[in-house]
Amino acid sequence: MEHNREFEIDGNSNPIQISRLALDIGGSLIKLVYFSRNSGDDEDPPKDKVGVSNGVNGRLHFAKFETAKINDCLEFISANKLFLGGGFQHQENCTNDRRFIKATGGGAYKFSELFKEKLDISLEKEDEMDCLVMGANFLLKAANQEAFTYLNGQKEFVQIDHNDLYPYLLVNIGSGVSMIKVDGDGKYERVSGTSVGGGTFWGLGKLLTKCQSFDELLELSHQGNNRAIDTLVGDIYGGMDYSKVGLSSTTIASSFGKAISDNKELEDYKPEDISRSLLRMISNNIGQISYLNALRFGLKRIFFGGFFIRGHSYTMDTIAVAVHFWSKGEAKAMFLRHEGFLGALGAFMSYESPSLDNLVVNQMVPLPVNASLVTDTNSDTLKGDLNGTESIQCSIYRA
Ligand SMILES: Nc1ncnc2c1ncn2[C@@H]1O[C@H](COP(=O)(O)OP(=O)(O)O)[C@@H](O)[C@H]1O
Ligand SMILES: CC(C)(COP(=O)(O)O)[C@@H](O)C(=O)NCCC(=O)O
Repeated sequence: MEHNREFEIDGNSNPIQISRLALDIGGSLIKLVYFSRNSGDDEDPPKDKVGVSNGVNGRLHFAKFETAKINDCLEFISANKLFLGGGFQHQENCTNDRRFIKATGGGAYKFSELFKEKLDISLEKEDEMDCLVMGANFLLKAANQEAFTYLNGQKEFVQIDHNDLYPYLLVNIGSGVSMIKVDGDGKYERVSGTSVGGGTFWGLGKLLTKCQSFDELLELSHQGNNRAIDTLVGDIYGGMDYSKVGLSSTTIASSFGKAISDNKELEDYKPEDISRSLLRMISNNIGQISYLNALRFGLKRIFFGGFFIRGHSYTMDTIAVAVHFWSKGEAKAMFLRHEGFLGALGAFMSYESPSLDNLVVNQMVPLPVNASLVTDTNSDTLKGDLNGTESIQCSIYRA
């Protein structure tokens, strides 16, 4: 991570015009979404024959920082003047001498003073669940190729019928996990949650493997074999299935079960096996709880978001298999391409003027942003996944 340098965006040293920035400051990561108008666009949005504005073309940018490195995020915002609100709407974020940006997540409360002190910005707080739902609904309706299933290593995009989107279960796997039954725009109920989430994988994984980064831990899991540490049904049943209740010999009977029976110390286990068992245990558990909640409310579609997923094949496969297995194929696990940015997008949409009901995503073209952010070294993430340093072409139309 480079400090003390002017960040350049889109490889252009001229400052780009940012008209809107929103933040989601979570327990682990800070997510930023901001809009930049295309260079060469007029100051005022083009108008059609009857003088109605046709909108402004530009890009929605996505970036993320570790919450523990919030100072890097502040520097990024400051260096790129992301809060100025020039371009599309003059000074839209600067009212009555008060600069504000929309922010959601617990950090919007926790770091409110820090933003005021360091950047003289007030954080206008938006509710986290409102934002998650707003972001998810927007993406499912507006973005092409947003939701996909993942089974047997195959990713398949799902066509969303706008008239048949609700109800669905939104499972956001961040530091912790929230499960939200969504019935419409702004109509939802947080029906469950679990503290065994992304923070658990990263936290326990760090303690048990000494990995220094989340990506390293995820990378390790590729090479691991969970059988070295998990007790399988076959380990208990002398290599046989327990077929009477439908358990095959290869089903995990007890995650990390071998760690007690082997009389071994932590050092005797390979970090890659630990990482794999941990990832599987947590993903499986979330998949199962999600299914049970879907069952509670008769929901067939479950959308998974949050940065725990990271477009990682083993994670998605485990969750999808768990949902498929427990629901006997009745319920479907779907993943979102903008997985970790739902809350930040929701906060972005909550600016009142101009209405972002008219934000139109034109293309899903990832474009690298030359800013030094959280590094994404995980080679297993899906190609074309929006992992935090990309942007998409879109237009904002005035309401
Ligand atoms: N670079 C990273 N650093 C830390 N955690 C990461 C990283 N990438 C993915 N993660 C995972 O994502 C989780 C955070 O997901 P996120 O949706 O941003 O939630 P939160 O809002 O709680 O920060 C972490 O707990 C971890 O499991
Ligand atoms: C408290 C939270 C909403 C915060 O969101 P996060 O920063 O984890 O994305 C989330 O961590 C959560 O839902 N935890 C699970 C709490 C529970 O239902 O037991």
